[in-house]
Amino acid sequence: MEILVLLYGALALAILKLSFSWWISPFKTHQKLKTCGFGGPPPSFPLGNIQEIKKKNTNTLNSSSTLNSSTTTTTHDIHATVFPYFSRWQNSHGKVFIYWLGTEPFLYIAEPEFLKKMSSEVVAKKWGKPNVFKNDRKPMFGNGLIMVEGNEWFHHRHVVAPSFSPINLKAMASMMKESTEQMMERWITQINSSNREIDVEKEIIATAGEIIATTSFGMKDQKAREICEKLRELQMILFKTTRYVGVPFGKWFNTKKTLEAWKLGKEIDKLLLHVITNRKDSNNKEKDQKEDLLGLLLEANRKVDEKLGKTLSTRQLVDECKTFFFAGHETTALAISWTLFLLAVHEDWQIQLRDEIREVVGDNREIDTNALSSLKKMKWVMNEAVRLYPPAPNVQRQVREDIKVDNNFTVPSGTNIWIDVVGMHHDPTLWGDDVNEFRPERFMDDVNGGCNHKMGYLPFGFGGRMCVGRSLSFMEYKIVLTLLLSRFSFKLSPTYQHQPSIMLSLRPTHGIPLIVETLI
Ligand code: HEM
Repeated sequence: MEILVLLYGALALAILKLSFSWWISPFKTHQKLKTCGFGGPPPSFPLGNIQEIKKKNTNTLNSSSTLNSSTTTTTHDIHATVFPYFSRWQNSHGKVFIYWLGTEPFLYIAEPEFLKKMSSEVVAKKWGKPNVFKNDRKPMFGNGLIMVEGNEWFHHRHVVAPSFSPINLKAMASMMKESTEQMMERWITQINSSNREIDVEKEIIATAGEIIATTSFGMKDQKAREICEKLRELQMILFKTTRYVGVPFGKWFNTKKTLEAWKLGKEIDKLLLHVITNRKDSNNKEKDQKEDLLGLLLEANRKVDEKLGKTLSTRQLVDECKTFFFAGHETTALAISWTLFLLAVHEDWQIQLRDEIREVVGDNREIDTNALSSLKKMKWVMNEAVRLYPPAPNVQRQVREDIKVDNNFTVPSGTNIWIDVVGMHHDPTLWGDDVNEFRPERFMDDVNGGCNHKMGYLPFGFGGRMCVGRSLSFMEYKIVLTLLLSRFSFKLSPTYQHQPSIMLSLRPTHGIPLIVETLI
């Protein structure tokens, strides 16, 4: 009898707890947001607005033939293609509204002035990351820098950031050059066998994976390859399968994939643990630090230990290494791949960049990293490429303390925030009528590309949580592009289909097949 009472009691408690987190708490947040005047598409329980989000996208962009012609003005207009639901909801609810992922309400923001007013009230360590994503992406990022919060975030950032200083990054230039040259050798062999069509996205993602494995863990051996392959497999499982994030018991709708993701996460942790422990042992013995990110991280961690009496544990270092891989390789690879696509369509810019490279770098086979900063036009092109095709298409936050906006209303603690970077980068009210044209010169005299609001251009996020690896990606971008443009010319292949889509990052659904020729 007593056991039955205990069982019923436990059951009642569990039901109470679940109703609180799935219903009462989100409902209260929603009510508070509604009283502030925010509208949004009506949700249904328990899916929220997921059904509309999952509706098949019928919006296809222009074909390659149109892209090759002079009428390129509308072809980069991708918002309604990659986020059709946000585009529809914007039409009926404006640029700030509420939508639901399962039982989790999100405040959607594509209005930079609202974002500025809201974020000016919050210091970086007071921002959270949506719990629903932290749980879902745990096998991928663990408690690495992207996901940690509060004082713990401050501590991680303090240890990690110095590893990305330009002086430390210089040592990595040769690793980047070596991997790129190997890729170029493969291309030359392929071109010589009369096959000039190369899917540059596939190739560059693989090379960037190798670069990040070498620059992060200093490994070019079988172990590095194994880690990269497992990490990529994990990404496929998490972002290519139909999933119900935010829906109660959603992860069990596809039990097989959930278990596979957990298993892969554990295997990657084990491999990285082995690498880190070995490195720590060899550092103790040899006193020679390697100049890769792990070496720098271990060194910084030791220094912080002396200064603050606090270090990152080996477990935390594993999560940081995983974070570097995921946050670092695909984003940079996509920035390069989308650039090659844009240069293939806008050949005049290909010529301009090649001229600039000749002027700045000359025939020097050893790239001088100091000279890279003189590649001004290349920087405009990169800025424009990540404006039109931002590899990180959104930025997310969770409010950890009530935020007063304009002394007018309050965004309550617990609110999930979804910032639509693609939406803002393609908004004519911010950029003017030429918003969807490729015009790198808009960045000539203005780091914000002439955007009429400084928070309308956010390829690397904003505030204290802005991307820690951006200097690394600028360097990699310039090295890879310099090598490629010095050796090859690029044209769009007739097989190219313009269909950007979201798979965590903004990717070309059908790759980027280009016709590649060697330059004489
Ligand atoms: C073109 C390349 C890249 C793009 C577009 C990009 C974009 C972003 C964005 C949008 C954020 C979120 C910022 C925010 O929440 O405000 C971010 C954060 C981050 N990125 Fe990058 N990233 C790139 C390259 C890299 C590289 C190469 C690394 C490291 C190897 C890296 C590591 C990180 C980390 C660790 C964070 C979390 C920072 C924090 O929360 O303190 N990223 N990145």
